[in-house]
Amino acid sequence: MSDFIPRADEAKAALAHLNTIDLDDPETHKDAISHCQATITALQKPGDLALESFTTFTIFPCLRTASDLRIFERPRDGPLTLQQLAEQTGAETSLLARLLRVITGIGVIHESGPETYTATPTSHILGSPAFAAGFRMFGKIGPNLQSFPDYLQATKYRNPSDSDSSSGIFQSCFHTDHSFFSWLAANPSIAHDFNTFQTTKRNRQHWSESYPVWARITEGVDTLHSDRPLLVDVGGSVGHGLRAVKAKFPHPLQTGQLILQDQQSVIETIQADMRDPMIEYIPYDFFTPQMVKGARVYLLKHIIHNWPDDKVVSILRNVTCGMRRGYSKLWLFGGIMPEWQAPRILSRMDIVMMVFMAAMERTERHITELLRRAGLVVTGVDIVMEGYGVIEAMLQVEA
Ligand SMILES: C[S@@+](CC[C@H](N)C(=O)[O-])C[C@H]1O[C@@H](n2cnc3c(N)ncnc32)[C@H](O)[C@@H]1O
Repeated sequence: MSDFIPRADEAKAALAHLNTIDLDDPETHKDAISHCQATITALQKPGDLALESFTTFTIFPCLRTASDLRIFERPRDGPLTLQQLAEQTGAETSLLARLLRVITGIGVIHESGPETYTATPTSHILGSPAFAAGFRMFGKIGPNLQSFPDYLQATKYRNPSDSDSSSGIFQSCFHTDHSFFSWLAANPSIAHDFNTFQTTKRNRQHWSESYPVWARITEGVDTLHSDRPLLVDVGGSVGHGLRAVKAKFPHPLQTGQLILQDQQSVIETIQADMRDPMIEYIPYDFFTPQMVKGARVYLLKHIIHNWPDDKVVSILRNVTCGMRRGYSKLWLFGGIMPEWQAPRILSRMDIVMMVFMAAMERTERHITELLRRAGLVVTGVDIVMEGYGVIEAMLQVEA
């Protein structure tokens, strides 16, 4: 006889609470999910949950194989049978069935009948070229990434904070003397996939859809100087993000008002047909003082989570070299780790940052402290999607 005793009271309480939540309200969406998850956890047999957690390592390789076979794209025009998928991919039916059991089990593709598969909104996203690049990239580097427990054991479980030395976490896991970004530059096909993966938009929405870009630029200033840069996207990759932000400006700008900066090796990959004539593309190392002076906004999107604290302070201090006191703003877009109940995506990305760059996702309190060390003060915080937002800062007023 099973010794399983469901935590029925907990499940009932979570369900009762769920009934009080307006499922159409985006504000309470997170609450609804957490109560659904609490219900499942309370009802699931503890041993089953233990084994299920343990076997999560099988999920990514199945997804990656499905991506290689372009399975996410195929049921776009209607359900496909196992036989049809086998004919389209050239894979053996018995193998496909095994992979698809794992994939339908996490809800990415819907099993609409025996051996029949229907697309879902998530499979459409995973079938995009940007995610295909992400699967290729993480497929190549995943095994190294997974070797971090050995490093943590060897370093007596210290929080990694060294992104450069030959004994750092990345260097140990990847058997290299390079730091992550120089390793990437030395591996152009992985770098290409990395840059392509950066163009993914969470839920197909660019962050600037939920952030009042123009209002935040214009508020608190009488005149915007048209002879000064308006926005500098520091570490802006191939410029996909800046082009999306540009669409938020109500009137055409002058050449030189929008600037994209990234490493020389990244700027060089931007082909002529990918360049926007209104954007200036400048190779720049953010460990050197900012050379574009007096812009209204310096945007650092998904940058600081790539670096340990001291490096972040150095990047921020370099931005301040360009900032004009009382006029320039710094926008840090990225994860803002809540003090409790962290979203799963953010806590998992935090581990990726730890291995790649001895870096981390940080709380607002932690980021505020790093800004303070660089002579900046927080002037606004906007959460634009669960776990992610913009922290705005300006130069501290001189005493
Ligand atoms: C995680 S990506 C973020 C890209 C982009 N901001 C976005 O959100 O899609 C980090 C970026 O920092 C750039 N980067 C790394 N080291 C840099 C450096 N020393 N100077 C300038 N850019 C750098 C990388 O090339 C990459 O484009």
